[in-house]
Amino acid sequence: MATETESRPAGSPADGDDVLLRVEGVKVHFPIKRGVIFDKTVGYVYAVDGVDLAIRRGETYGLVGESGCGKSTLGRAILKLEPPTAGSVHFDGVDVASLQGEELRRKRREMQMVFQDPLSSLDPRQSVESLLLEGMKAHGLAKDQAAATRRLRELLTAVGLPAKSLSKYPHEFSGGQRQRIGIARALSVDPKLIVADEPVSALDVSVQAQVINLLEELQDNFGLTYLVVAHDLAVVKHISDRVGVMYLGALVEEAGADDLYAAPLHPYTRALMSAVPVPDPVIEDRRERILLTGDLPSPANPPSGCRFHTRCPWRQPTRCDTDRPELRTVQIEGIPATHRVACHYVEDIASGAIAAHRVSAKAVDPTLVQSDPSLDGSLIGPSSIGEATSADPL
Ligand SMILES: Nc1ncnc2c1ncn2[C@@H]1O[C@H](COP(=O)(O)OP(=O)(O)OP(=O)(O)O)[C@@H](O)[C@H]1O
Repeated sequence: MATETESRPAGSPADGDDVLLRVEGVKVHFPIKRGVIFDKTVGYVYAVDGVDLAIRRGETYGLVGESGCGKSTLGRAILKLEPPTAGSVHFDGVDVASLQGEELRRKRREMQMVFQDPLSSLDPRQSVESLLLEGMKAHGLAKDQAAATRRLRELLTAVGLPAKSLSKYPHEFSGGQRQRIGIARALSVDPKLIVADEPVSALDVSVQAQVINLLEELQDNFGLTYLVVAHDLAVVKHISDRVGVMYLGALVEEAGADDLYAAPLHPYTRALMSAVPVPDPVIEDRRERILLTGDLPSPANPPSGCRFHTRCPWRQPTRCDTDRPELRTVQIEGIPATHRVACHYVEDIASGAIAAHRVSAKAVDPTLVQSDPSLDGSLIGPSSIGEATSADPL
């Protein structure tokens, strides 16, 4: 995680960087089955549909996007809990897909997951001691009883719980404490990578910061690398060195956290950020909001071309409807070359050469998002980066 005193590179890893995780072209398509015995595949849910990303050792990568965009599925595919339909995942130089049986089990020890809801991920019939020992035993890390007991106490201290917690059961703890147990369980097998799937979204706001701070502290103490999946932009901003924004199974923007929040460039990211309320009522009144029309399309029937074109206020005829844009480095003055965006027209949108279409706040049919003067609309998106930054509420 980036701190003010220590800053890590904001861009994608370059040759020679110490990359712990490299994901290339990963797709996860779930078959939709029909028939009396569900024997016919009638289509697919394109949950993850071509994701490339790389995470350096010790880095925190935040993955953000609306519910259903495929964040969790991507996290699970990285750990091979969900076998990818296509693409590759290299962890510490090893192709995870090539691993089977014992080899896969040993590699899995190094990649652990922290879940959103600690109560449902912790067996209520097991004491904390038993929960923490389970993984250690499975990986042969609890053969020496005295050393294992010592390790359990160290783990509890590391996550800020008293040693007497060992004999207690999950229901005896608060939500924040239970998440600490979930984190201790992930740590118990000495992982290198932790995939944290919405690690604080089930917690009270007052407790969220404590758990986020704990994750940061543990990263420094144990040299961990994080992939943090979250829909909360503020959480992701706080914790991440770099951020990837997902929409309908693919990354639409990726940049260093500070760069992304200072100048969100993809129309979807701009809309997401403009939707976050600002505590200052004066700024809140004045700032521009980009309202998206239409619902999130179904990942079982994603739009052609740019997946976002059905909701995009800057949609241009034909190309956006037919050509899928690649995640590419943008050519905009003042924007670092490490900032990547999947939009054909990002430069023109940033310069104001293409203005946002006027759309009615009532327009729900995404095909209505056109430059139609008869649509007397209340919303216009910002037409330059300067304006967009005024919408940075975080
Ligand atoms: N096992 C599965 N079988 C079929 N479809 C699935 C399965 N798991 C997830 N999906 C679908 O894949 C899409 C992506 O789901 P995923 O949970 O990865 O999204 P998400 O961005 O993590 O959302 P959330 O924040 O709500 O968990 C959704 O449409 C979901 O319904």
